Amino acid sequence: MIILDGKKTSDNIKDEIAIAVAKRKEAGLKTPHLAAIIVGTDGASMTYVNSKVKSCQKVGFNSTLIDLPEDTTEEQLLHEIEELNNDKDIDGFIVQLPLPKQIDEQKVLMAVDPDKDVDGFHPVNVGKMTLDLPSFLPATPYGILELLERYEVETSGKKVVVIGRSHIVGRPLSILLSQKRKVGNATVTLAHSRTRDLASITREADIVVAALGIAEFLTGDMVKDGATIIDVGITRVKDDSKKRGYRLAGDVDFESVSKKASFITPVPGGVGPMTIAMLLKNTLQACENRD
Ligand SMILES: Nc1nc(=O)c2c([nH]1)NC[C@@H]1CN(c3ccc(C(=O)N[C@@H](CCC(=O)O)C(=O)O)cc3)C=[N+]21
Repeated sequence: MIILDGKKTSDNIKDEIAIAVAKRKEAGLKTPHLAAIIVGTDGASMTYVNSKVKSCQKVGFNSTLIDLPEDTTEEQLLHEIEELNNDKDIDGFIVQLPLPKQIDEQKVLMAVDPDKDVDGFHPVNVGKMTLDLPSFLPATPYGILELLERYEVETSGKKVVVIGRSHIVGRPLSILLSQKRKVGNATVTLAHSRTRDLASITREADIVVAALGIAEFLTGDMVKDGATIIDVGITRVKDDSKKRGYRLAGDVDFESVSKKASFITPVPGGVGPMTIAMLLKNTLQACENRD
């Protein structure tokens, strides 16, 4: 059993990005600048946004964090987005999800300039991705492709089962893995909450991606021997023995699944860090696109 080490791989990618940024600076080119808008102070969201800012520092990007109160109106948020769209120094930005209920998420995502949409959530980028055109790939699916590539996990002709049809992970990943691309050419099944007899489907899979958001959902009896397992889940589970008062649980029951898997991502240290690395990669790309 081989651990797909997302922490180590993301560090390698960040090193590569840092070198590219240093070269840009030597050549007198612009320093990439990533901004993030966060509305409210949800604990988990704060953690991710803070680690994005830290990662920017690490690779030599400039970063801006726009922290808006929980009661921000949709109109105010759209105004902030417009400012970032028009700011010549900002190469890319993200609006951290989820948003408070008074704000229409779709409306917000559509307000982001597609050329600065380093999350790849704008319909223009989703459309381009779907049509195999160059676009910003959403960071989590992109990170999973990168991890599979760097560990040389074969996807071509393989049976992949993605569990979860979210717009930011399951749906785009199922599209990407089915495409004619280096990490792709798979036969993809997209399973979801209405899927019947899921275990009989996952047991046939060479690769299972658990992205449904239920802690320790996928168990050893649901996978075949030698399967590759990608765990996208990250749930805070109350645990008083930990100093933070919680532990992080994936969507995979690591204990039972790792006994059967040939490759498996851990939580933490798997897909999460890859997501951040690929967001940086998209931001570097956005910056290069404007040279
Ligand atoms: N517009 C937008 N874009 C996103 O990409 C986005 C978002 N909204 N909303 C929330 C989700 C979640 N997400 C994570 C990023 C990194 C880790 C990560 O690095 N996790 C560490 C552990 C971090 C911890 O200690 O909590 C790990 O898995 O090792 C996790 C989750 C990005 N998201």
